[in-house]
Amino acid sequence: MKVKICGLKTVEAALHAAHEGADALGFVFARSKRQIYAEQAREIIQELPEGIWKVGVFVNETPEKIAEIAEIAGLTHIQLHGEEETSLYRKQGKEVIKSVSIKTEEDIDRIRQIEADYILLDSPPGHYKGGNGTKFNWELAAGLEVRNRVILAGGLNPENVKTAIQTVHPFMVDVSSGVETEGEKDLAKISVFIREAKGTREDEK
Ligand SMILES: O=C(O)c1ccccc1N[C@@H]1O[C@H](COP(=O)(O)O)[C@@H](O)[C@H]1O
Repeated sequence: MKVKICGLKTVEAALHAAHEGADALGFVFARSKRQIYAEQAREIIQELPEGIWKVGVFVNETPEKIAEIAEIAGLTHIQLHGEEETSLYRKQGKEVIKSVSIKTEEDIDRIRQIEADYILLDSPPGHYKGGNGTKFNWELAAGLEVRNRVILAGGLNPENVKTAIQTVHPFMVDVSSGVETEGEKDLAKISVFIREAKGTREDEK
C-alpha cells in the first residue's frame, strides 16, 4: 500500500515520514492552518529523497500560479482540492490528483467523467476545503472499478486505516489530521500510520 502524509510544514516531520517509508508528501498552498509558501516548501523539498512524490495541494488556484509555485518549490504532483476543470491543469507535465467529495452514490458515478491521473476521495468540505479530519461512508466506494487510480483520504488515522484499506482497496491512503497532536505533526503517529497501512493484508477481512 502506498502512503501519502499531507500538510507538512517542517523538515523534521517530512524527513521522518520519508525515512519511515512514505511514498508521497503533501504541502498545502491553500487557505488552511497548514498553509505554507513556495520558498518554505522548497527548503523542505530540497532535503527529500529523489523518488518520493512532492505533492502541492491547491484550491481553485490558477494554472499559471500553480506552475510558478511548482517551479519554485520543486513539486512533482499537483493536487486540486476545489472545483477546478482538470483539463486546464494537465498541460504542465506533472501528474494531476483531483479530489472528489463523497456523500452519495452519485458522487461515485461522477468519478468516471473526471480527467486526472489519480482521483482522491475525501469527505465533504468542513471549515476548510480539506484536511478536516472527517471520514465519509467508505462502503460507497467499495465497488469502484478504477482502484489503481484511487487515493483514499478523509479522517484516516492509525486506528482506522486498516479497515479503510480492506473496504476500499485504494492505490494509496492519504492522511493529515490523523497524524497530528494539538495541531502539529506527531512523529510517533506518522510511524504507526505508515506501519499499519503498509502491513495491512487486503484480503484479511
Ligand atoms: O490539509 C489541509 O489543511 C487541506 C486544506 C485544503 C485542502 C486540502 C487539505 N488537505 C487534504 O485533505 C484531505 C483529508 O485530510 P484529513 O486527513 O481528513 O485531515 C487530504 O487529502 C489532504 O491532502
